[in-house]
Amino acid sequence: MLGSSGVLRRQQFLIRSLGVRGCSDRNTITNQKAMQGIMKFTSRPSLEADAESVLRAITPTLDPNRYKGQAGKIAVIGGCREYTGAPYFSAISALKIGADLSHVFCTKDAASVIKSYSPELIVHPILEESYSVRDEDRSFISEKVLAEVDKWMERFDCLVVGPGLGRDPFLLDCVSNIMKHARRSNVPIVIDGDGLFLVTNCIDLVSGYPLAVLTPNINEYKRLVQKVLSCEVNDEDAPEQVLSLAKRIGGVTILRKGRSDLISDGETVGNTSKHRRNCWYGCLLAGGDDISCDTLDDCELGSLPYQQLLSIRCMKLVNSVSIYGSPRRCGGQGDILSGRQVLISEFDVGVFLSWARQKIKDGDLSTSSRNPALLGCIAASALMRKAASLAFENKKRSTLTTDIIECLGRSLEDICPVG
Ligand SMILES: NC(=O)C1=CN([C@@H]2O[C@H](COP(=O)(O)OP(=O)(O)OC[C@H]3O[C@@H](n4cnc5c(N)ncnc54)[C@H](OP(=O)(O)O)[C@@H]3O)[C@@H](O)[C@H]2O)[C@@H](O)CC1
Ligand SMILES: Nc1ncnc2c1ncn2[C@@H]1O[C@H](COP(=O)(O)OP(=O)(O)OP(=O)(O)O)[C@@H](O)[C@H]1O
Ligand SMILES: [Mg+2]
Repeated sequence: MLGSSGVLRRQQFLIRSLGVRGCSDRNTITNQKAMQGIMKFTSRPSLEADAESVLRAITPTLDPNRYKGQAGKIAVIGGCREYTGAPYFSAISALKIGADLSHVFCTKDAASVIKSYSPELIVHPILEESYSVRDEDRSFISEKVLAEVDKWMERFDCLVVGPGLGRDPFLLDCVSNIMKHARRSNVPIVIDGDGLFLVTNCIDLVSGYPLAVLTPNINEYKRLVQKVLSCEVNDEDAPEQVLSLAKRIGGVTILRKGRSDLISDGETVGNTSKHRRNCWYGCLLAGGDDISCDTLDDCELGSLPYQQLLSIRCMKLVNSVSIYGSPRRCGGQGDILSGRQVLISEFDVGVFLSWARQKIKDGDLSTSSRNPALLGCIAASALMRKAASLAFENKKRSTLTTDIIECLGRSLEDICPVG
């Protein structure tokens, strides 16, 4: 907890800073707001993202002039002998929230099973595991796998790598090559499940790539922290640790799944633009209300003592999503997410990320963050949790991932109605 005398000293310092400059009525009002804002902020720093607004901002309208593909073409790289559910959850969730086309690249064994779950998915049986490849054929097969994915690569708005991928070394080697190609083509990549196993052991695959999103669960997060930060998971300073991890990997976005989902792209006050810093402090000082940048410039808020604010452990640039979800922890919920980003479990993140990217390109997005990966994570997390809560309301202890998937459409409709 914050030492109250230190906090008070800082509050007084900030108010004095404003008071010296404040002479117009407008500034007096701003100062009162500032006081309220600081009180609110220092007593209960809130990281909670306004996730529903983000969802509304990035979800495209259903426009009759659009053609197939414009609402998103997603590919899931995953599915092997053991796991056929995870890639299916991820890929079908993308379609259920509004993507137009959903592909799955998996092993031959998994392909017919995944196709039998749904005729909506386009399934490519191209991956191979070591047991089915002779040593002398490895380099030829590896090139063939890459060529098969590569001919589609430019068409995809996002790749979701890892749901049900397994850990076969030859297969993971082929997937590394696919990721390198995706990166060269600037295709966003959401990494989940065994994709995180791969990346944790080869962090260069994503480091410095701002279009990479990692969606670790509790085990995956632990392995990442140990490998990248060389320490143990620290739950007391969880936001700071997520931020450090994202920063250390070089600006990737991390969605740490858990009781509250924590999301960061590693951005701190120090490396944001002056414009964004001003917006951020404006919101802070106004207790969460929005203040236009013109007003901020008038008040010279740009010269406020940032370090003072940082020293009260302001972690506003880490977002949390704590919307009530479900107490059921059945397997597969993470896969939904990754698809939506990829279902913040895996699929939903992918779709929302590509929608946010399109809106930013069109100059049609009015959120404080311009990072599509971050926005995609917030949206996917919120939708996943809302759908899980709805499914649990109906099915209670027997809630399964397929029930949650059935609630995705209604949950999105509640927040973002079609017409
Ligand atoms: N219906 C489906 O098809 C579903 C499929 N799913 C898919 O399953 C895959 C793993 O995802 P998960 O969430 O179980 O991984 P996670 O929490 O790290 O591990 C839990 C424990 O298991 C162990 N372990 C795992 N793999 C291992 C291996 N190859 N060999 C040995 N140990 C292994 C692991 O041990 P550790 O690695 O910590 O030593 C830990 O103790 C992933 O592809 C996911 O998408 C899920 O999405 C659920 C629905
Ligand atoms: N304790 C919790 N309370 C509420 N929601 C949670 C909790 N833990 C995780 N979730 C939510 O459940 C979803 C899946 O997270 P989880 O940690 O189960 O992923 P996962 O282990 O990767 O799942 P999967 O079985 O698909 O691999 C996320 O959207 C997350 O927000
Ligand atoms: Mg998972």
